Amino acid sequence: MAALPDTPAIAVHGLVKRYGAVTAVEDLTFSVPAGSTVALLGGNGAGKTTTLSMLLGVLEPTAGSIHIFGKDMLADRHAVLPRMNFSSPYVDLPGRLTIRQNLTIYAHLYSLSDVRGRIARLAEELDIATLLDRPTGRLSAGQKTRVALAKALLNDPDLLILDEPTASLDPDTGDWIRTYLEQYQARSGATIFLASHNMAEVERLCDTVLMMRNGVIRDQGTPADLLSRYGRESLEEVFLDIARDRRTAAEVEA
Ligand SMILES: Nc1ncnc2c1ncn2[C@@H]1O[C@H](COP(=O)(O)OP(=O)(O)OP(=O)(O)O)[C@@H](O)[C@H]1O
Repeated sequence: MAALPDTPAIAVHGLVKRYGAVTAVEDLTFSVPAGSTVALLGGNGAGKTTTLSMLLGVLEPTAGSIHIFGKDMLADRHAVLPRMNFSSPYVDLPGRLTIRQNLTIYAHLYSLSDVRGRIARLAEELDIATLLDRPTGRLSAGQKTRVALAKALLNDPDLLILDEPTASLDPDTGDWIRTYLEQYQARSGATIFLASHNMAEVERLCDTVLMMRNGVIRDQGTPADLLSRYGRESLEEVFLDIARDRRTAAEVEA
């Protein structure tokens, strides 16, 4: 049965992940409306990658539930995986294969028709057409990011999960990727859920920000809400307030 129009893209309830004695994620509850762009922010070790890995079904939660477009990810992930994709600078595609070979393998995994046409269109859009026959292991960071994004968009996902989409990119390439993502979201209506350390990126792209610390969501809201709640001019200052456990402007006045 198709999901209802107001079914959230992601609904997480009471999510916990423990690695032995380490609690990486503790009782997370949040939801991401379909068609929105939402950021998960937090310092190193806050639990972002662990959360993304559970959303993608590659890491089993210790407790809690995850629904993607209304489907139970833990019980029925094969029903939703075809509608999702992800990109991370920390997950490399096989380096000895050419970009074309890698993209072709992934296109077949998603049972796409017209694989050549799809790869050609994405290669054009992402400016990697001249690189397609190069080994994937011999690319610059910017080229690698564009290739990873092409892989992530092969199946035209309704939910795109991005781990630090512009990590280690120069400002010009980072801006190119952000513009591409903005335009992609506007034309496809896809939901984008991203983890980032780049506050300017989050202010520009995201409708809502989830601020995570020590495995817990400490605060959330639109970038404008958070700025006003903490009485700050930039999201970076809000991030530092939350990372250092400072109080909101209202709490300071009380
Ligand atoms: N496989 C693992 N075994 C044990 N502990 C782990 C494992 N993976 C992550 N952790 C721990 O879980 C916590 C959250 O880690 P996670 O990688 O999710 O954080 P993060 O927010 O993505 O950090 P960063 O911004 O540095 O990538 C950390 O304390 C980390 O040391």
